[in-house]
Amino acid sequence: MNCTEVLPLQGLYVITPQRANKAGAAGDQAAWLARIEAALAGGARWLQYRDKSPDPGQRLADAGMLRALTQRHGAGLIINDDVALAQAVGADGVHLGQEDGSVPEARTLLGPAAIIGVTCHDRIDLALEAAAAGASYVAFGAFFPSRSKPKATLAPLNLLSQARAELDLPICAIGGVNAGNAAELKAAGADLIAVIDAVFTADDPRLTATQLAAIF
Ligand SMILES: Cc1ncc(COP(=O)(O)OP(=O)(O)O)c(N)n1
Ligand SMILES: Cc1nc(C(=O)O)sc1CCOP(=O)(O)O
Ligand SMILES: [Mg+2]
Repeated sequence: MNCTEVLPLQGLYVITPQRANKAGAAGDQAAWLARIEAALAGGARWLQYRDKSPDPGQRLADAGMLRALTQRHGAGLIINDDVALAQAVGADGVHLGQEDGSVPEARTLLGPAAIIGVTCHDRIDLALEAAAAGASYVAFGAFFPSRSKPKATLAPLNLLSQARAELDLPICAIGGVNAGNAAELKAAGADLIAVIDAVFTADDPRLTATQLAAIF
């Protein structure tokens, strides 16, 4: 199943947390998958597979499992950084940072219906450029200090309203997003909130995902 035709770019977008054991021991992988499944069961509409490990076999296996999991939950799957992996597992799309390759090249490989997201940090000019290149959504952040990416550039909240006024694309807010601050991001213009820590370090990822999803 490919979700891009039917699933709006809106709501809770969870990004996979790092696994406890990068070697991918079976127990760690099962626990990791269980937490991701809980987030999907709680109402996350989009999942991004983000893994910086250099092991292509592990990445292919992970992404394949997440493809099956997202299909079971009616959620979309986006692959971070890696267009070839997105193609290999039939993901719904890819997320590209400013150094991760070009939108037109990704579009050529993945096709017209693919979701291509682009990181724009705190810069509206990058978002306008991404839109002109054919991006499907733009991501701004970090709106709050992030434990997952402590060195991320901080972005002001009013960037979201500016982007809403200047762009005709779904807008994703990322960085330190939690159940206490997500409503202000939505009110400022975010369509999607991308979250790692608040969901995956929660005692109950499903409950936290439910709370975040309810804001949208
Ligand atoms: C939804 C979303 N927004 C921003 C990012 C960050 O992408 P990038 O700048 O390429 O950094 P890495 O995630 O690759 O470390 C993202 N992944 N997802
Ligand atoms: C992957 C990523 N990119 C960011 C950016 O600002 O571009 S912030 C970030 C980490 C988001 O995780 P958390 O919800 O734990 O803060
Ligand atoms: Mg990247």
